[in-house]
Amino acid sequence: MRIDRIRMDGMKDLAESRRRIDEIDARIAELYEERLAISGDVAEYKIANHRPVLDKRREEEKLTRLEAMTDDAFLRQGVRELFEQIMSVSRKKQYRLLAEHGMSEDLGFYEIEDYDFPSARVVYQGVRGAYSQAACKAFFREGCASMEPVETWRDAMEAISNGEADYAVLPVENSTAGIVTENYDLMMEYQAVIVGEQIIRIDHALLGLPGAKISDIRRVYSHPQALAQCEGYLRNIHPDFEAYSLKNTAMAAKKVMEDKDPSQAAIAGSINAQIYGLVVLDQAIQDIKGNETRFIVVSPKREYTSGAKNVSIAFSLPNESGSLYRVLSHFIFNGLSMTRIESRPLRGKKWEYTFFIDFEGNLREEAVMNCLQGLKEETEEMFILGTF
Ligand SMILES: O=C(O)C(=O)C[C@]1(C(=O)O)C=C[C@@H](O)C=C1
Repeated sequence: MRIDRIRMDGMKDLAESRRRIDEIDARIAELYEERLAISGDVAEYKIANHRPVLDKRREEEKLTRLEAMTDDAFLRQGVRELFEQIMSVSRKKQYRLLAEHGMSEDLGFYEIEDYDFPSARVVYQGVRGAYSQAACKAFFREGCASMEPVETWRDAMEAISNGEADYAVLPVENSTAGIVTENYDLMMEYQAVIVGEQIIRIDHALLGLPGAKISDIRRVYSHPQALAQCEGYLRNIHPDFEAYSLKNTAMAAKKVMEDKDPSQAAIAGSINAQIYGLVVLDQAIQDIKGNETRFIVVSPKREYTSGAKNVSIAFSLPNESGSLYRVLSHFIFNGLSMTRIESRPLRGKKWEYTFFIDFEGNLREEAVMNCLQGLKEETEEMFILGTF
């Protein structure tokens, strides 16, 4: 009986507390609306006087002043967080007003009807038969003017930046091994623009000379990465094979063809069988099935088409608590869906990073413009890597 009464009292208290909270919230909402309207006036002033939206000093002064209004450590932290949020939304409103006045920063990209792929000169790293060539063929399936191999990824970037080629195709991520860090770094160095991407299934095959049987094989050649991806197959099914590393998988196929020794085999994509006159002795021998690599197609031109559905950006942030959290709020606030986030150490700056983010959208969309405007002002440096 007593316990019941206590609970009843408690319930009464809860209802009363909630009524009071509702009252306070209504006042906060009203004041918030009033505050946001004044923020609009500030934006008008800033637009007229070409002042940036973000004023870090003003925000920090305000937060310090508000914190000083209480001695309670918990309250101080709460007040800081609350007003950080209030000012963050205030900035987002100002970015919108800027865009409405056509004052958003020029992103330096121009829209074109379509890419002229049929007359494109394309380069990829490796030799004929490399997975990069398979990616080129899949992406430019309607055809292109030329498709030439170059020795290194840097050579591919050089070729597009000095005008020898129009597009370079580079691997950026493997579903088993993760990102190809070097190509992220090259993207930043050359400021190349992504115009498309192509995912290629990486199935390794065991290739031998025509007439050779698996039981003849003693030596296998391949790229170390491919040998590693087939490590279980080699260890468990063919423990008697001796494995040798070469510079790439297509080169391994070429060697087997040239040496004409039926005890040699290559581990490479099955496309190499046709290219080098070999036969497929065994298919999909990698340990992890469904192994895929994502390639990007890059150009030196800052173009995009109206059909683009993804935006790829990179930015750096100061090594400060909450800096990434604040930047990500622009995606959430503008209802944009992020599909990828990666980070790379910033060269020469210990513990500072460049972040790479892909999200769904097109540069013409208002939500995308508002988000990018915020990022441009609130990151140290922001680059649009492409929209495709
Ligand atoms: O005082 C300004 O300059 C404003 O734009 C207002 C405001 C705020 O909402 O308090 C918003 C953005 C600035 O970074 C600083 C403060």
